[in-house]
Amino acid sequence: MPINVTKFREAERRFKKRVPDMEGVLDLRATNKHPRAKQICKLEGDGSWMWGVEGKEGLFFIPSALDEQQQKYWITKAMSSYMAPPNLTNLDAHYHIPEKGLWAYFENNEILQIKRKVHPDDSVQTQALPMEQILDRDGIKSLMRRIRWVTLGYQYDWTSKEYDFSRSPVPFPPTLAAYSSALTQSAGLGPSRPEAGIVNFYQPGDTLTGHVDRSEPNMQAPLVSMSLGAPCIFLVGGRGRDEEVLPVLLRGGDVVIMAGEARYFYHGVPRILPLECGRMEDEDPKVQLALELLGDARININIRQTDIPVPAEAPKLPKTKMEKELAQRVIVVLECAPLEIVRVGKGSEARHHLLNSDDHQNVLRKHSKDLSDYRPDITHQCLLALLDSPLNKAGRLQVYIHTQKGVLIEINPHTRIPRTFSRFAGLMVQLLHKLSIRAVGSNEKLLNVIRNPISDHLPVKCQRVAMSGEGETVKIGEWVKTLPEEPIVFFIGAMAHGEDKFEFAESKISVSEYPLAAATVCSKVCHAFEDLWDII
Ligand SMILES: O=C(O)CCC(=O)C(=O)O
Ligand SMILES: [Fe+2]
Repeated sequence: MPINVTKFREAERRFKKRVPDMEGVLDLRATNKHPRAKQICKLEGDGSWMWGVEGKEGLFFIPSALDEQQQKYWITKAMSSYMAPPNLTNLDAHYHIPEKGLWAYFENNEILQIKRKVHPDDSVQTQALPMEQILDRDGIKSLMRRIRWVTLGYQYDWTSKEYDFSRSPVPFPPTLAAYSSALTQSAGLGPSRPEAGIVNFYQPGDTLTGHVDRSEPNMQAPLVSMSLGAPCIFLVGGRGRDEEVLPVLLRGGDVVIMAGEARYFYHGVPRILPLECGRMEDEDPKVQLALELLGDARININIRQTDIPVPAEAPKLPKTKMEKELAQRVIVVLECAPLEIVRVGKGSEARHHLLNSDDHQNVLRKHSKDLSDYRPDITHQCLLALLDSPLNKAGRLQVYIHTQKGVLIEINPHTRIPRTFSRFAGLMVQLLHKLSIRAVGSNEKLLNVIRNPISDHLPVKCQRVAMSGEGETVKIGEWVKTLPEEPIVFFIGAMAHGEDKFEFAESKISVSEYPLAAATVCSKVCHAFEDLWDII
C-alpha cells in the first residue's frame, strides 16, 4: 500500500474496482450473520429488527425497514414534491428552474422552455449550448437525471458546508418528519425534531467520498438515513480516516441511524450496485413514472435535527401611536447617566474611550473632576438588569437613557447588551459618534440617539414616578396593584450620588428602607410588574 493512503481511501479504492471483492461486507439480510452484527431491539409497530455493530458505537441498521409499498411512496415523493422549488437542487446553479418544478412538466408531458445560467464551471461544450433550451419529455427526463441532491428544510450550502440560517427555512416535509421521529422513538433514541434533510440521487457509477456531517449545531441528535432503489456499498469508519472501516451492503428499504458517537464517524458511498431483482413496477401511473425516472439509480434521504440557535421569540412591541398610548407597559428612563467620550493618546495612537473613574483617573484629576461622578458601569448594570428581565422579553418594557450631558438614547428591547464593561464602553463610544447602532445584517436600529425632551416620547396619559430615597417608602409589589391601567414611567438615577431631581417626574417613591444600587431598583421594578402581569 502506498504511504499516505488512509484506511478509508483504501476501502474506497477496493469498492471502486470493476469487480469489487465482497469479502467481509456486512449484509444484514444474509442468512448467516456477520460476526460483529448484534441484534439491538425489535421496533414497535411493524416488528423490524434494529442491529448494531460491535466497535461502532451509535451506529444502527434497520434492514427492510420499508416494504415495497413504502419505498415506492418515498421514491415518488422524492421525484415529485421534494425536487420542486422552493427546495434547492444542484441544477439551480445552472438553470432557472420553473416555479412548479420539473416533475409537473414531466408528468403532464408538457414542453419545457428552460433558460440556462452561466456558471464558472461550465465546460466549453456547455458554453456553446444555447442559453434557452426547449425540452420534450425525454429531454426533461435527462435533465432530472442530472439532479444529484435536493435540500429539505434548512437549506444547506454545499460550498461552505454550512446551513444558510439567514434564509427562512422551507418547512420540512411533515410526513417525512413524522416517519423519522417515530422511528427514532421506537428505536429507543427518543423523539427527534427533523429540520433539515438531503436527498441524494446516485446514478450507477456515482460515488460519495468519505466525510463527517459536522454542520449541525447539535451533533448529538440522531441522523436517519433511508436507502431507496439500487443497492450500494456504504463505508463507515471511525472519527479518523485511519480507523477500521466497515463495508455494509445497503439495499432499497434499509435505514441507517447514526447517533451519539457515530455522528462523528467517516462514511461514504464508493459504489452503486446493480438492482438484484429488477426494477419495481406499479399500477398507479404517477408511481410508475417515478419508478421509470429512478431507473437503476439509488436515492438516499437523510434527515437531520439541526437545533439551530434560534433567537428567543422577539417580543411584539407597541408600534403605532395608538398602541404606544394604550399598551400597559413600563417605561424606564435612566437619568443622569455619565456617558462621555474622552480622547486618550496622541496622534495616530489616539483612541476614544468611554470616560470612567477606573481607567481615566489622571485625565479626571487633571480637569479637577470628581472621580465618583464618572461611573458609566452603573448604566451598564442597569441595562443588563432591565433588558435581561422577563418583563422586557415579554415586550412590556421600554428603556431610555438620558445622559448627564443631555443626550437622549432610545434602547430597542431586542438589543443584547454586551456582557463585559469594556465591550459595553466600546458600544457606547460608537453610539455617541454615529448616533445610532443597527443590528448586524438588518436595518433595525438597536440604539438610537433621539431628540429631546423625553416627554415628547412618552404616552400622553401615564404616571411619571421618580425613584428616590426622598420619596415615601412603599412595598413595590403592593403599590403596583394600586395603579391605574395605563403605561407608567420610572425615572431612575444612573449616577453614583447626587440629587434625584428629574424634570418630568410628578411624584417620588422609595422602594426600600436601605439605599439601593440603581440596578437593584431596576430589578425590583421588573419583578413587581412581572408578578402583577403574570410574566414568568
Ligand atoms: O447515501 C448515503 O447513504 C449517505 C449520504 C450521506 O452520507 C450524506 O448525504 O451526508
Ligand atoms: Fe453523510
